[in-house]
Parts: sequence; structure tokens; C-alpha cells
Amino acid sequence: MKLLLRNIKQLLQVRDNSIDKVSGAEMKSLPLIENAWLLLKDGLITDYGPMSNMPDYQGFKTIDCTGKMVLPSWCDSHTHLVYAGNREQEFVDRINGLSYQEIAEKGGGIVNSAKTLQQTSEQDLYSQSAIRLEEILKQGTGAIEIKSGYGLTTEAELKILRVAKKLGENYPIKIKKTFLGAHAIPTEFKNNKDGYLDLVCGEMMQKISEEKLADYVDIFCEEGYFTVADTERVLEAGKKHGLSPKIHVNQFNAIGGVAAGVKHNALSVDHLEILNDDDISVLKGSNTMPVALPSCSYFLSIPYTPGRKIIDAGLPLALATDYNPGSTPSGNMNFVVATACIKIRLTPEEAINAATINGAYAMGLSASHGSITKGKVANVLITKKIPSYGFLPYAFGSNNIDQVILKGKTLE
Ligand SMILES: N=CN[C@@H](CCC(=O)O)C(=O)O
Ligand SMILES: [Zn+2]
Repeated sequence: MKLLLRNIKQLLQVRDNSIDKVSGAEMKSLPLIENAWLLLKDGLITDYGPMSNMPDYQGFKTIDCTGKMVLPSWCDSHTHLVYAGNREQEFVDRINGLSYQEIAEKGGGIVNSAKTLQQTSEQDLYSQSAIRLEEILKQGTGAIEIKSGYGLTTEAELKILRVAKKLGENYPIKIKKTFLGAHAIPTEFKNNKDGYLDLVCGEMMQKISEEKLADYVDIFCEEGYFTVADTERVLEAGKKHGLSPKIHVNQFNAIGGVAAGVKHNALSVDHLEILNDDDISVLKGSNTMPVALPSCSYFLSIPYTPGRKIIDAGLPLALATDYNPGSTPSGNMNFVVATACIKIRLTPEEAINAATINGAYAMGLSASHGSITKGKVANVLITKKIPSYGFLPYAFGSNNIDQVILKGKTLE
């Protein structure tokens, strides 16, 4: 299967030499080729260049991209896409004055979603999640991480990860899976958090590693959920089961979770809405990717991750959706990129780097995704006719995507 894209107004995020991530001031640069062509063969990016140098390709299926931009598909490194039901009542409760924490204390929040999911069959959970996945494919996401964490029993946590695995087998998107058993303390363990962590680090991890259902381990390190000591315990247990850490930290309070993540060589530390100077210092010199989730800040009306400060400190930054029923019922990476520009003050170049190559890094996928590089997976977006790539975040409410190509095939 060969596909030739020609007359591309600008081919964006072209990296001749594969890089794993971009940091600090480098994030301001988005390498591109004007008036370009791109050849996709057998699901991979095979070659590209300016139209003036295009070889005389014959007999290939061709897409004319006059006036349109082409860029790598979005890499969404933080989602909880496999969940059951929704929580719009809590949304209304918040409008009427209750806080996210007050709702959780009243039995809403994560444990509410877990109750629903436990009563949902695997088939039904698959169908509900597939609808969301199909929507985000059309919105240009080509690689995604999906977490468990809305099960909170061994059976239900396994159910989520099996559904995530099946979605990866049935759709042309790369899915990385994360075990987030330590997402909340289930009602049955209300006064026995350690007992629940015994289950998470024991039976749950055992079964997950036997069935090879996860790549990463995660925990919600936050006041009222899990402490830094709990976090260290879960990350150490995960390591024994071959799961590297990617963790939820500093969403509402800075309690030292970032340092714990770095100490355990976490691939990413996510949320970071409340970030102090010590957290920034500890990230310097580490391999840990800070991940901002601006749609979550938007939806909950909480502070935005200080991404500007993170990048200005010379660090990398990735952007992801956090797609979940409680804090972010949206998996739209276009909105994330726009909101990062509008609210976090990232430039379009920084936001596109954060949502492609750095997102790929935060899933351990930068060797295969996140840039236009020979040999990488042929996952690209073709925009509508737009005046410049800055128009993508600028026209934040419009659908600027014309076509999506995943694994070298046009999405129908
Ligand atoms: N903060 C923890 N977990 C999810 C939201 C959970 C929920 O409210 O259902 C998040 O990443 O925002
Ligand atoms: Zn999350």
C-alpha cells in the first residue's frame, strides 16, 4: 500500500534524525518543509522533500494537499478513555457551588464511576469506549495511553485493561496501557487504605503482569487519596512487575509527589497544576516528562499547569487530554493545543511539539511516533485549507482537520 501526498503547503514537524523529545527553548522551533511531498508505504513514512525535488512517482494513490498543512497525528499520553457511564450530575452540582473534593467526599467522583463500571459487562464497556475512541481518531489522535483506575476491584481493573487491549487490536491506533488501581480508596476499604494497597500491589499486579495487560503503573498522589509513601510503595511494587511509573501528581496540592516520581525514574509526572520551585528544580536533569492537562483545568476551573515556567526553566513539556468522566469529558487534542496557547501562553510551535513528539516520549513511543521521520509509523493529519499553522490553535472552536491517515491508510 503506497500513498503519495503532494503539493503540501507546509509539512510540519520534520525531523530527519529521530529525536526522543524537545526541551526548553528548542520547543519554539517547529522544523518544516514548504511546498512538500510525503510518501507513505506499508504503514510507514518512507520519504519526503520539497516538490522541486520530487522523484517521478508513477501509479501511486495520490492526495493533492494544495493549501493544506500536514503534520504528525496527535500523541495523547494521558487518558482514562475506558470508563462506564458519565457524571453530568456532578457537573451540575459543581455549577451549583460544590467543589470537586466535596463531591468526592459525598461518595461521588472516582468511586461513583467505579460502582457503575463494576456493574457494566466487558462487552458493554468495550462498546461505550469504542464510540469515544472513534471520535478521537477523527479528531486526529494516532497514539494514546489508556489507564485503568475506574474498577477498584481486581476483576474490574482487569476488565478495563482487557478492553483497552482489545481496542488496540481492533483500531488503527497505538494504545499503551497503564495500571492505575491506586486511583481512589474504594468504599469497602474506606478505613483500611493499606489493605487496599496490599491488593493493588499483590493480586492485582500479579494478574496484570501474568496477562501482560499493562506497560505502566500509576497512582493518584494527592491529599485525601494516596500519600508520597503510598506512591513509593506502589511504584516499587510496579517495578517488580515490569511496570514503569507515570503518575498523577500536584493536581490540587504539592506534597512531594514530583520528587518521588523523579526518584523512581517516572516516564512522566502528570497534572502539575500546583507546582513549586522545588518541583521544577527536581525535574531538571531527570528523564521525566512533565505533562499538562489543560482541558482538566478548563473543565474544573482550577489553575492551569505553569507550562510557560516549565519550558522557560529549560524543561520539556507534553500536552494530553486526561479524557475521563469526572474532570475532563473530552478527548479532543485540538482543543488541548489551543487551550495551551490561549491559557498557558505556549506558542503554536511549543504546543505542537508538546502534543506530538513530547507526547510520544511520555508513552515510550518517540522512536515510532510524533514526528515526520523516515521509518516512523505513517500517522498524519491533513488540515483543511488554512493560512498558517498558527490558525490551528487560533480558530479554536473549528474543526480544521480534513483527513486523518493512520498506519498509512485514510480513515473513512
Ligand atoms: N485526578 C485523578 N483522576 C482523574 C479524574 C478522576 C475523576 O474525577 O473521575 C484526573 O486525572 O483528572
Ligand atoms: Zn488522569
